[in-house]
Amino acid sequence: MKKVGIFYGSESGNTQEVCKKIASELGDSAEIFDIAKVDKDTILGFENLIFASATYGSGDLQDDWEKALKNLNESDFSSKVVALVGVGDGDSYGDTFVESIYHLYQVVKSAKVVGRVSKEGYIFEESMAVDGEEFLGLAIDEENQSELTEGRVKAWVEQIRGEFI
Ligand SMILES: Cc1cc2nc3c(=O)[nH]c(=O)nc-3n(C[C@H](O)[C@H](O)[C@H](O)COP(=O)(O)O)c2cc1C
Repeated sequence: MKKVGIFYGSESGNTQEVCKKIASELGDSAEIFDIAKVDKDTILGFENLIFASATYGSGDLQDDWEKALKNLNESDFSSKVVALVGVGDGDSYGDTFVESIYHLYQVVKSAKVVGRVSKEGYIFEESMAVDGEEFLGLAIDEENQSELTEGRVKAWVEQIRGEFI
């Protein structure tokens, strides 16, 4: 398997911590970057990508991702495998839960997007990040279900590992 580039946008550290866990599960094949500190060429240099963003505003991306996407919007992801992670709060923001995943998906949908997760077990009302019975990526709720994060990360990494190039 080629290297996996993990790119995160995080305001108060939760998404960063989740990505560190993902990187540690993936082992030597993973490299982790703060999206605020990388350029487009670094991102597009990877064939295997994990994009992770906290959710802010009303179902929006974390600010650094908003800025990064201005450069990435026209990019061709069709040769890439991409997995998405959204971090949010399903209690206080139950009608826009982890919608960061939805916005990332819009940018990379020409890629082979992997790592959908069943919505079962999450506490929320609605989310544009859900398609059918599944989130379009890994949803994490550190505010209300932090005790489930480690298990969710482990199961998800096992699920996506074999999908990478
Ligand atoms: C002003 C504000 C707006 C938020 N909006 C949403 C939202 O729309 N949907 C959601 O799921 N979480 C929302 N959240 C919750 C954060 O995504 C959550 O606290 C997350 O763990 C923060 O991750 P970070 O530490 O990586 O920045 C919001 C939090 C704040 C403070």
